[in-house]
Amino acid sequence: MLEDEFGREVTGVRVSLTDRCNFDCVYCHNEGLGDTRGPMDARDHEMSTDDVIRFLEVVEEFGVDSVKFTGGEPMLRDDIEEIIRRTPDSMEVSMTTNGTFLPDRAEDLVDAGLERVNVSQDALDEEAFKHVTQSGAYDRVIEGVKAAVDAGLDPVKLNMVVFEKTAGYVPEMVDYVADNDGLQLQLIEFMPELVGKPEWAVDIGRVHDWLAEQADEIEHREMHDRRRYWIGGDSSEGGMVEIVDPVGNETFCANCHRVRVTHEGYLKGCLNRNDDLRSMGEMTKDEIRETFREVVANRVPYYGEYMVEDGDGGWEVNDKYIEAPEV
Ligand SMILES: Nc1nc2c(ncn2[C@@H]2O[C@H](COP(=O)(O)OP(=O)(O)OP(=O)(O)O)[C@@H](O)[C@H]2O)c(=O)[nH]1
Ligand SMILES: C[S@@+](CC[C@H](N)C(=O)[O-])C[C@H]1O[C@@H](n2cnc3c(N)ncnc32)[C@H](O)[C@@H]1O
Ligand code: SF4
Ligand code: SF4
Repeated sequence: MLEDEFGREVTGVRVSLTDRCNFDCVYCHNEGLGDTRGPMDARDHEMSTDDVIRFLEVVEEFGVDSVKFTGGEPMLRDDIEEIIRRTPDSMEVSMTTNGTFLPDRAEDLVDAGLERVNVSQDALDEEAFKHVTQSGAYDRVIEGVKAAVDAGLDPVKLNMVVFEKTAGYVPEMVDYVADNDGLQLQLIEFMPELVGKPEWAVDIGRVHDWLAEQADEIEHREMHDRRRYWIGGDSSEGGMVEIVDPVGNETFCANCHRVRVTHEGYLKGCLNRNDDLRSMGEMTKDEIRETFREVVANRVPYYGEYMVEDGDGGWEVNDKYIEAPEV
């Protein structure tokens, strides 16, 4: 297993399969890669099915045992079922999706080997959902979540970004997962670093406090040292709510064990960094091995080394990571 300079073993990879998306969420960081808008058709610069599989076979050699497929919207790839089917058996496979394509394809995904899924759902209110995602597909997403549960994906986690426009919907989302078997909730702190709008942020500490008051059980997940709250019963029967709170959180980064891959086949050591993108070239196994070693060796202990607060609540790139202009 590869370990970075700060003692973090790399155990997982997150593969962005496309930067295309059928939604246009107002907050979208697109896994650190900018805008998702644009044509919906498959595009040449995306990694091919074979490239993705070759990459996974190489990182398996290094002991990586889990892969998350994400995007953009990963289900816009027609080959997602094939990719999952050909993923090395030793890896736990999950996917993060906006859910709109699950009604027709959840069973195929399970047949292909998908074990669990995260579906983004920011509210139980159609109007609020429409406003945040800039899409009218609320019914499809609700249907998609049901299809995922019915197909046997376990757990189905709902991803809710907590910010000014959604914070009021947190209590009913918590009740919803507590009342529905098979569902869990991830409350994701709004990350303004790459998208701006620091004024949208809400104090995630207050959400922790509110959950702690009513939780029957609280546990710490090793990954990112995230806290999990069990509501309406203990861990054997209650609903699980996890808080994902990376903003300005050194402990979160100190427990970060994964490396990212962009849809174009670049390795990326941190969601919030774009100065360290490394091409895997023609994606031969040797090139992949070498680039993977380099990107792990180049990781920062905490993204705040790279992005610093600008004094107005926003974030900017630390001067030392901005290359001096050539003279
Ligand atoms: N800064 C940062 N944010 C992360 C990281 N992992 C997850 N997040 C945030 O949480 C969002 C949802 O993550 P998901 O891809 O659904 O899954 P996850 O929570 O990482 O993983 P699982 O719970 O294992 O499924 C991401 O898009 C980010 O906004 C991370 O390593 N760093
Ligand atoms: C970029 S999307 C890609 C996968 C898929 N399209 C989806 O929405 O689930 C992955 C996750 O990132 C979250 N996300 C996007 N922008 C964010 C931001 N600025 N802060 C926090 N989470 C964000 C989304 O809510 C979603 O759960
Ligand atoms: S559905 Fe996912 S990728 Fe698409 S805009 Fe929303 S958060 Fe971004
Ligand atoms: S180092 Fe920190 S900000 Fe970067 S990907 Fe890991 S947890 Fe996220």
